[in-house]
Amino acid sequence: MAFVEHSNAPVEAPVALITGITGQDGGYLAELLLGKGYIVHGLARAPARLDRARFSRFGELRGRLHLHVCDLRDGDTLENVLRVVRPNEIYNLAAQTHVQTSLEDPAYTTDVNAAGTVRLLEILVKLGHERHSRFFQACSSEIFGDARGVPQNEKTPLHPLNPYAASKRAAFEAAVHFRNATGVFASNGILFNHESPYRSPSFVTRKISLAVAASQRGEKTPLSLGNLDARRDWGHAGDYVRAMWLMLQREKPDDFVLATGETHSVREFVELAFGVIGSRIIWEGSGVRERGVDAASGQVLVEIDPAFFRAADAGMTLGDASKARAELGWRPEVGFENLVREMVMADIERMAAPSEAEARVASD
Ligand SMILES: Nc1nc2c(ncn2[C@@H]2O[C@H](COP(=O)(O)OP(=O)(O)O[C@H]3O[C@H](CO)[C@@H](O)[C@H](O)[C@@H]3O)[C@@H](O)[C@H]2O)c(=O)[nH]1
Repeated sequence: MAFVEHSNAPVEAPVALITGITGQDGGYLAELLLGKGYIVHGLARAPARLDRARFSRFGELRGRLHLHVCDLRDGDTLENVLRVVRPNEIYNLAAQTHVQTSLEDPAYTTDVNAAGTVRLLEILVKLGHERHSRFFQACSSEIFGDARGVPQNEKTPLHPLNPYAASKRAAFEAAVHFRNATGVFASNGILFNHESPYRSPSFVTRKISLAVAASQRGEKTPLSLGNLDARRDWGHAGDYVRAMWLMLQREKPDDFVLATGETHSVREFVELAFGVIGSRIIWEGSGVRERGVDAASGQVLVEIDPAFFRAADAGMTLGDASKARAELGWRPEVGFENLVREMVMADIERMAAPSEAEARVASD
């Protein structure tokens, strides 16, 4: 692949295909690749949702960003797109990403996440692109199950606890199989939770940042949450897409854990997030009667709703990304406190300028 990062006249712009381009990671990755001079093709189920304003710093884009309507369950369309686009790099980010939804609809989750990955890899081989296209598969720390205090790395046994995790395990193993059996350059990123102001509100971090911003504007309805003591290794999505790109620039394909190496509870996230607007939380009661109360006013800011507890959930995740640090030279740049602050401040800004807010909200 001819690629010169700072050249005025790249010989030939590299071409990337991102599945799930309208999601949080798809947006960050498209931004990164466009900034590096790539031509970017994106697959989306509903391309109108792509936030083009986000790419405004690339001027007119001059034909460098292309969208295709395509579901990972639609093999014919996938094949047509791959045949025409002939990407140098494929980033498979499209997925049914919600653990709770996977418990309600395991077949759909498996079809998109597991069979969708196999479909893409099979087409790649069928088209004879295995020497031309490098393949990144977005896997998840969910494949490990509960960390139980022990950092999880590439050698950790897989122990998926829910259909989402099982589907990501299957996708992981499909990438390894195609790499070994067909010689495709296929690499798995085992991604721990990664958040940003573009996170969908159905995930706990964005749910919290939105509630804090609403509270700052006078909203009195308490934020309802499930397990406050669940712990996650939370990083910033911008850092994680950088690692995805680095993985495809290596000489050989391989699998990497991407994580911060820190774990924090939902409770800590809540406390820090309300702290951004100057509220200090005092916890009262226990179990489903526990409440988070504003220390100054006595107003109830957080309550527990058993509906948000999950039947099968990893109580804790904690990643060990030392291999990525050693071999990719990657380390996350945004720490936990700055992540929380950025998310809360972004939602405060959006609520102050709602029209812009609508344009900038992405979902995955
Ligand atoms: N969503 C949600 N989660 C809650 C809530 N209250 C507590 N939680 C807890 O907060 C934790 C994080 O939940 P999510 O933000 O929904 O993320 P996740 O299940 O950890 O999954 C995310 O990270 C994985 C690893 O990177 C991803 O693979 C997955 O797609 C998703 O992005 C879980 O333990 C969940 O039980 C709530 O009201 N809503």
